[in-house]
Amino acid sequence: MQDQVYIEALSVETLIGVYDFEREAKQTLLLDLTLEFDCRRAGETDDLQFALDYDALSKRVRAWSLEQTFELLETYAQQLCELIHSEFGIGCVNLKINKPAAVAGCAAVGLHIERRF
Ligand SMILES: Nc1nc2c(c(=O)[nH]1)N=C([C@H](O)[C@@H](O)CO)CN2
Repeated sequence: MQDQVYIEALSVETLIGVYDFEREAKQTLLLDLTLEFDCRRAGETDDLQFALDYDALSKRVRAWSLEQTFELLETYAQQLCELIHSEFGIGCVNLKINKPAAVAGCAAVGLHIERRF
């Protein structure tokens, strides 16, 4: 198995949705991210510079999300995977997006994608 770094239920704010009321205010999305990353060098050296810094990545995802405006979760998901690949060098991004406020009468809806680069 490849090593993985993960972040669960990362709360981000973004302007997302197809309906008029969704174009007026940012909504919360909850992200589960699993990122393939070889952790051996970090484990051998105890040095953060050789690790995938999940704190830095979380901050970048939050800041990026604040700037975006998409209609579909699919577009948000695709663009986010491309960002994580291009800025953090991750070859495989597994992303689950939970949109808690989207549909009445259920806990959440969303999507789950994986992109290999
Ligand atoms: N597959 C998708 N279906 C829907 C989306 C979406 O992003 N992907 N979005 C909406 C609305 O924005 C919805 O979340 C508002 O309740 C509907 N279906």
